[in-house]
Amino acid sequence: MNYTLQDLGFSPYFEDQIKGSLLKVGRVATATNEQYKIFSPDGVFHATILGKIRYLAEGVRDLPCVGDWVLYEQLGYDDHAIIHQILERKSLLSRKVPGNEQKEQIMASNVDTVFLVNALNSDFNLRRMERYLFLVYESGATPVFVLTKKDLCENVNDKISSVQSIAPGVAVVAVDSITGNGYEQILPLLSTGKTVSLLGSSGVGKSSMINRLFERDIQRIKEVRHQDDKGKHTTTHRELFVLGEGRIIIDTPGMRELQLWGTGDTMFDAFQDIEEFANHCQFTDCKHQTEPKCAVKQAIEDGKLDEDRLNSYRKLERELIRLERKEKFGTHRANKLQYKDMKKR
Ligand SMILES: Nc1nc2c(ncn2[C@@H]2O[C@H](COP(=O)(O)OP(=O)(O)OP(=O)(O)O)[C@@H](O)[C@H]2O)c(=O)[nH]1
Ligand SMILES: [Zn+2]
Repeated sequence: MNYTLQDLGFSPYFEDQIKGSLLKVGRVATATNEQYKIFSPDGVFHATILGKIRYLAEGVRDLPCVGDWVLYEQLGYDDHAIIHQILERKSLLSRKVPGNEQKEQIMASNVDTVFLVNALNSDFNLRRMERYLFLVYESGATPVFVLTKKDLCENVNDKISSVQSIAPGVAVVAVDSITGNGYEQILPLLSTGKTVSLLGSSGVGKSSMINRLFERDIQRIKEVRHQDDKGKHTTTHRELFVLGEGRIIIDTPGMRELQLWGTGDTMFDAFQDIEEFANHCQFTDCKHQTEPKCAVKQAIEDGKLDEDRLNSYRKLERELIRLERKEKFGTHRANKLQYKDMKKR
């Protein structure tokens, strides 16, 4: 199967980086144990990386991941290739590996829009949504909340408002994947040349959404899904799908828990309301605990801010501080600043 670079989501941002190179350019569709599948206008290649890249890699960020644009060399005439360079990323979605280890796990790169999928049933949880939202802000991608199972909820508008209150300026869409109700609001978000990724806990309805959105192309997606012991189809690894007309989707396995990774540079985006109240505290380093004239505590008293939200903010801050102790602060921060600059462009 041959795709054009446009089918794969190529853009001037990447084009500028390959000027003068004699190597070929392609996009990483899967990445497992340092074996990569690359899509390019010349076909599908199975690749490994140049020893130098692996040798110089200081962490997972320095290795290719799903969504990356890479420069590669075809080996002989078959479908084997070797990756020489990872092009600078436009965005990078990552989290902490589950468990106690302070290690980063990359989910996908060069994602334009992340659908944060949450179900409108008893599983509805604003605190979890805050965490997902923070992760998207840190990545440099644009978040969109998709609330699924609309048909199972009696107060959809209240739920939408509550999500809007924790995510000012973020699009919130409610859908019913059984009938397709609400999808007219999602389709315009899937524009040409845009890479979309779906994030959400297992069972929230990501597969059903993909089925709805890409009915024609779904067979290919189903093939990489495996049945778990309950006979249910589940996604087992990350994969990039090219759905034609420049639509690309990166499917990720459902997550049991979301542990954060990041520098906190985007805390302002994710908790704009708290940060704005905090600007009015008497002390610039106010911890909003026992300090006098604390505007944040005042906002809680006045009912303008939810105390749970402040607790969530604190918890997140603590997690990030814990990470930073282990992290090589300099390089990580420098990378993040680079993504931040990207966002402004
Ligand atoms: N009533 C209703 N049920 C839904 C809706 N969307 C999904 N479901 C059901 O919810 C269950 C889980 O949906 P999936 O699409 O498999 O969830 P998933 O997020 O892909 O789960 P993983 O593959 O484990 O990550 C299925 O039984 C779906 O039929 C919806 O909008 N309304
Ligand atoms: Zn304060």
